Amino acid sequence: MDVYRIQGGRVLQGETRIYGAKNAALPILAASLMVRGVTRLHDVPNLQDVQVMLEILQRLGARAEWIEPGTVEIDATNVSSTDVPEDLMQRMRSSIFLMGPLLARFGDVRLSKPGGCVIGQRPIDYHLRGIRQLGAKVEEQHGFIRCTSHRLYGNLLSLDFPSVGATENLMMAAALADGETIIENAAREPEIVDLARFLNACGAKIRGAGEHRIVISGVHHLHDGEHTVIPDRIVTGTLLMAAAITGGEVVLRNADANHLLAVLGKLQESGLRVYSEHDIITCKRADAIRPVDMRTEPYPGFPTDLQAPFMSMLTLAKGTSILRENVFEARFKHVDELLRMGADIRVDMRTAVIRGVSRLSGATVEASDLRGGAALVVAALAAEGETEIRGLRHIDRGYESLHQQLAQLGASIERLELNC
Ligand SMILES: CC(=O)N[C@H]1[C@@H](OP(=O)(O)OP(=O)(O)OC[C@H]2O[C@@H](n3ccc(=O)[nH]c3=O)[C@H](O)[C@@H]2O)O[C@H](CO)[C@@H](O)[C@@H]1O
Ligand SMILES: C=C(OP(=O)(O)O)C(=O)O
Repeated sequence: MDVYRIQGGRVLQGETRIYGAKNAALPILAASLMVRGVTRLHDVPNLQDVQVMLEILQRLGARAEWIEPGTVEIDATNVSSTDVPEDLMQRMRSSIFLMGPLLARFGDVRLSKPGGCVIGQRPIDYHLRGIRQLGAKVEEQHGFIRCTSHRLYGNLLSLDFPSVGATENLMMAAALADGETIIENAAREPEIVDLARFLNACGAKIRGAGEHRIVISGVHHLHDGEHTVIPDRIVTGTLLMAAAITGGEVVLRNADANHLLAVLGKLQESGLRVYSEHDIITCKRADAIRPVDMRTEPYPGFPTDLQAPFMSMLTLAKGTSILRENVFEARFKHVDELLRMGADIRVDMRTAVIRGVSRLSGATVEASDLRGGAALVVAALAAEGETEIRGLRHIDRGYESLHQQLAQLGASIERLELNC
């Protein structure tokens, strides 16, 4: 079992580059299955979920490999299976992205319910309803889902909630359907825009990605394409919060401030000075952390994926903050661990009240989901003494060598293999 050992109290300082976004790379990797030919993707983060997605593509018969650090090439010409391996399906939520592409290209896909972070019920009803509305037959039995169709047909789809995953899955399926599809109440996240850009670069006809209404004119096939994945806004936010809690000053290169406006606004409200120019974000904390109220919302609101690290930062604010989690109903699992480190937090349903304390103290804690794990790292950087963080498999899903990136900024953090 691997653990992080962190000696808190080091001020983060220096410069680091932000790598490509996991949540953009994963649907794009799945979409590469729709291309009869070769896809080349740059700035692909080398993290666990990406490894699992590459393994899925390989097991389906595609050639999918790193050709240099950060660059992946996929040749999906000879895909021979539409049966997504169950063991890999369970390993991450993003395995659901295989549904739209395989169905659209081959008229057939068999998969099981996806795994991923346990942060709420996370049903896939919008995905299935939308796929049915595009003309597919969907059968659910013994935990497996089989979708089949001779052809998919464009339709008017309306989401009850702007689901990121459903918007992406349906956009991919509709890209090869006959006729026009309109997705109303679509999610507007930058990762959706990135996916649409990739698909359009391969010959798809998608307009309006990033807006509430996406219009997709189906095409017969997609051709070879090359694409660079957008920078990871959640990693960017995590590092800004890590810098803020330690009173540091960091420079983040290849970062997109436009994707983080709600987050940067809240960080400024908390007393962090943030500057951005071109693709560089610089931050500096000179004064005490001020309390801030915040609620998570679909983009362009404050992202739920940064709620946990933001909470860690606010545990040391001078006053009381109130956070409301509006996207997932069970995304406060990090709270118990922060309490072990001396935080003062009360949770009532979807609301957390954080009374700032004067210090956190190092403890042995366990990550139980990806961003909750990152939140423990953020807290540990400012805690007195040593913190040991277990459950690194969750953090590994979404951060590329987080310990190395933080060490580069001056943190005292090491990754150890414990024999137990
Ligand atoms: C790989 C990826 O991109 N993951 C992101 C994606 O997850 P994901 O795509 O799973 O999140 P969604 O936007 O779909 O989920 C939002 C809400 O809609 C609900 N819902 C969703 C689909 C559905 O069919 N039925 C339903 O009820 C969910 O339970 C949740 O309460 O967006 C989330 C919200 O920004 C982020 O936290 C995740 O990091
Ligand atoms: C919840 C997340 O990922 P996933 O949807 O893959 O579980 C996340 O990236 O914070």
